[in-house]
Amino acid sequence: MPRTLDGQITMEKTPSYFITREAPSRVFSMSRSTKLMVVVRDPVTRAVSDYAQTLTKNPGLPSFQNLVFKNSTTGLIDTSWSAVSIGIYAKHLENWLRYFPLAQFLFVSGEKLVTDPTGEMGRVQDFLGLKRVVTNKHFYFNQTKGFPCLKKPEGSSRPRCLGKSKGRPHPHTPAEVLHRLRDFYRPFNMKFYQMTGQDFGWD
Ligand SMILES: Nc1ncnc2c1ncn2[C@@H]1O[C@H](COP(=O)(O)OS(=O)(=O)O)[C@@H](OP(=O)(O)O)[C@H]1O
Repeated sequence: MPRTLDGQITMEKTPSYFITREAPSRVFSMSRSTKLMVVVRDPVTRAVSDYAQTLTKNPGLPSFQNLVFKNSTTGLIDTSWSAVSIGIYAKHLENWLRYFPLAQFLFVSGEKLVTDPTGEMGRVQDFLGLKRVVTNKHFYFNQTKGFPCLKKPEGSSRPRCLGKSKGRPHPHTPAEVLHRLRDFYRPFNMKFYQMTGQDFGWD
């Protein structure tokens, strides 16, 4: 980590921290007053997105429905598959709450980042104690990409969207498979809403 000078904020982004067992104690020993931000999205969509990403690296992968069930007859979900286990947010948060109080967390809605980037970025700036410099005027909705993009990134006069790997099409997955997965996540989602005091509206 670089040295943080007065008036500066040091940020570090590692998605796997949230799901890594030993991460909270390590972060705690480095800085117990750090602010923690977690971007979460519907775990069902997240699992399919995760699978879509792996598929680009390994096109011979079995289908989503082949991987998601431990037993497809009983509909038992394979929680040892990382695409499934990462979305059990309540379990991961429990591990972090052993070290950090809830007040040190901001949970960012992945869905709202797409539908209302200004609002969600407003929450981020407030949480970090920053002036709301990123506002409505920084975003536009790019119809081709199907996502919000930056009108004018810093140091450039041209608009910029996130890369091709962000917002890629998801493979078709049978509705009953998604339905079963949704049932699986429901109690964990409820627990997560209760723990965070935030309803993400995933049901
Ligand atoms: N503005 C904008 N542009 C493009 N994509 C956006 C944007 N905001 C959020 N998203 C969502 O970000 C998802 C990919 O982010 P990840 O952090 O999961 O990507 S990665 O794992 O690091 O590749 C990606 O998920 P997929 O749609 O499943 O590809 C997007 O839904």
